[in-house]
Parts: sequence; C-alpha cells; structure tokens
Amino acid sequence: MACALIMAGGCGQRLWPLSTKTHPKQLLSLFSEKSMIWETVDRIKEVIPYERIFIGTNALQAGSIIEQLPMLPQDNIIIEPIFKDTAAAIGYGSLYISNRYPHTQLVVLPSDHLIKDGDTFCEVLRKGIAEAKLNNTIVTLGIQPNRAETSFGYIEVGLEAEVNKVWKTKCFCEKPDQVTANNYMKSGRHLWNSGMYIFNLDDIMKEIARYMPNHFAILTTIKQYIDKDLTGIALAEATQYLFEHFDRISIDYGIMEQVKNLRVIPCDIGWNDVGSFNAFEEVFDKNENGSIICKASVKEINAYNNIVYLEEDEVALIGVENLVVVKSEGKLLICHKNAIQDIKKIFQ
Ligand SMILES: Nc1nc2c(ncn2[C@@H]2O[C@H](COP(=O)(O)OP(=O)(O)O[C@H]3O[C@H](CO)[C@@H](O)[C@H](O)[C@@H]3O)[C@@H](O)[C@H]2O)c(=O)[nH]1
Repeated sequence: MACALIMAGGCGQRLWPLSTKTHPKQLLSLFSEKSMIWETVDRIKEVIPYERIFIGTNALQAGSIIEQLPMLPQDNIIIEPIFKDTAAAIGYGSLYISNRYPHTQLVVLPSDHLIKDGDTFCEVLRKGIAEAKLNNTIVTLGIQPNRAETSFGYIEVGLEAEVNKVWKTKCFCEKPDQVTANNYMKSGRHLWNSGMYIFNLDDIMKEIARYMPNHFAILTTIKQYIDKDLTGIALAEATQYLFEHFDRISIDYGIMEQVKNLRVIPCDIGWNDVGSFNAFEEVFDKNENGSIICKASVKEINAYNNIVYLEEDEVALIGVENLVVVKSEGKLLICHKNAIQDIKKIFQ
C-alpha cells in the first residue's frame, strides 16, 4: 500500500492578507468548513489510510496543522528546520517515510489545491500508484491548460493523449517565459503540471543521487538521525546544520526537468491551484455586476467586476471597477486586478 506526503511549507504569498506566514493558504477554509489541508487529507483517505499520510511542513505551521488534523499520528508531521523548497523537502520526507514503510510508493501532493471531482481523482491516484510500482516510473497528473500561464510547469505529450490513461512524456519545462508559454498553449500537445507526483521511494532516491548529488550527500548524512527514530522538533534541531547546506531549488527544476522516465496521466478533476485572487474568478460565482462577493454584504452602485472578501456587515462600492478588496485579521488589501501579481512583494 502507498503512502502520501502532503507538502505544506509554502505560504501562498499572492493571497495576502488571507494567507500569511503563520496562517498560510493551506490552513484557510475557502471552499467549505474544512481547511484546504484537511480537504486534501479527506480526499485521499479512501486510497491511503491516515497512518500512511505524512505532512511536510515547518515549525511555524506544525502546531496549527496538528490541531487541524488530529486524525493523523503526531509523528507523521515532518518538520523541516529551514525552508529549502521542494527538492529538499521531498528528499527528506521520502527518507523519513522509507524508515517506516520501506520500498513502497509515495504520492506527493500540494496541501493547498482545489479538486472538485474527488472520485475521479482517487481513480487517477490508484492508476498512478499501479504504474509507478509496475514500471518504476515517476507519474504526474496533467491538466488541460486554458491560458498561457507562466507560473506552472508544462509537460509535452503526443496529440493523442486521452484522459485518465498513462502517457510517456516528451519534455518537462518548469515555469516557461511568456513567449514559450504562448507557444505551448497553441501546440495542443502541452499539459500543465499539477505539482502532484507518484513514484517508488527507492526510485526517487536514485534520481536524486543521479541529478542532485549535493542533495543526496546531505540526505545520506541526515539518514543517521532518521534511523535513530528522532521525530518532530527534535529531528529538526538535529538536522538543522545539515539543512543549511541544501541549495534552495524545487523538485520540478532539480529532478522533473531531467528525468527520462516521467509519465503523465491527463485528467479532468476540477483542479485549481488557487494561486492568486485571479483564481477566485474561476471557482466562485459572479453576481449580476460581474463581481465576486465573499462573506460580506456589499452594496454596489456603478461598481463592476470587483472581488470582495470582507467580514464587515455593511460595505459599499461606488463607481469602482476591477478592484480586489480583502480584509483579514486587521490587514486590508485594496489592489487593482492588473496588479495582483505584485501582492507577493508584501512578503519581501
Ligand atoms: N514542506 C514543504 N513544502 C513546500 C516547500 N516549498 C513549497 N512547498 C509546498 O509545495 C507545494 C508547491 O509549492 P509551490 O512553491 O506553491 O509551487 P509552485 O510555484 O506553485 O509550482 C509547482 O506547482 C505548480 C502547480 O500549482 C506546477 O505547475 C509547478 O510545476 C510546480 O510543481 C505547496 O503546497 C507548498 O506549500 C518546502 O520547502 N517545504
């Protein structure tokens, strides 16, 4: 039976002020009463039981995650001592999980994505796990693109790639420039990478050794602490001096752009990475003025196409268009929709 590693180290910078370093996107309840990380755990529990679901995070977020996910054993919360991006986090998580469940398959999932069709998603996961086990491949889930987005990875497949089947990939390109993304969009042969990966634990360590030898050397030294069955903060403290030496790089650049055995399952699962307030336009209904109003009761006079997320009782928008107005925990954002990409600068 496979294990899962849910990645919860990021802070959803483009959703400030809803998302902050201490209360990041994955802990927000945007689409139901449950937080996005809780939804992620819930969605896969038919395929992977709680005792095999692990969370990769940091000390800042670990307490809230343990509170939100009491169904997971506390030792399944893996605390990274320093933020070093997903290559280090997935290598570390893979070592940790191998110590308990050696030679199995690992499903790596982001903690902060929306997936509307959970049943199809579980079917695709089962298919991906079987593929990785049988053929020693790395499997990712591909999404049909609807715009030339530059903040995603792209996977090239053949034109014939039908949904819910496993396909060989021709190339993987992480976050292309705008001209390249436009060409990919036009080609009809490129899918978005959803950032979900399925592989054998043994295979990912071989790929890290081949393509990221510095990471592999550090992980080999870290293993001695994992073998001593250290967990939680104690493990993070023991390995901090080693983490300092990891280059800060994602698994997408470090491994996925290099590997020869990458496979993709094109799927239609109602996926959205909710990366910025733009995503609200795709996942929430608009009112008659073209605006999206969450939580507040808003009166609009000659106001159109705004995104409003406020908890105040009375709000009026007059003569304004294409604004994002969001207030949370005493922090207020007023931003033009054209400037949404700059919200992440608040974190710098
Ligand atoms: N534990 C841990 N988690 C991390 C870390 N860095 C990021 N994460 C988590 O890993 C997931 C993906 O990280 P992002 O940093 O948000 O990735 P991205 O820029 O959006 O790009 C990835 O996802 C896209 C789809 O949303 C892909 O298209 C792209 O290729 C790539 O895989 C998120 O759930 C984030 O919380 C880390 O150092 N540690």
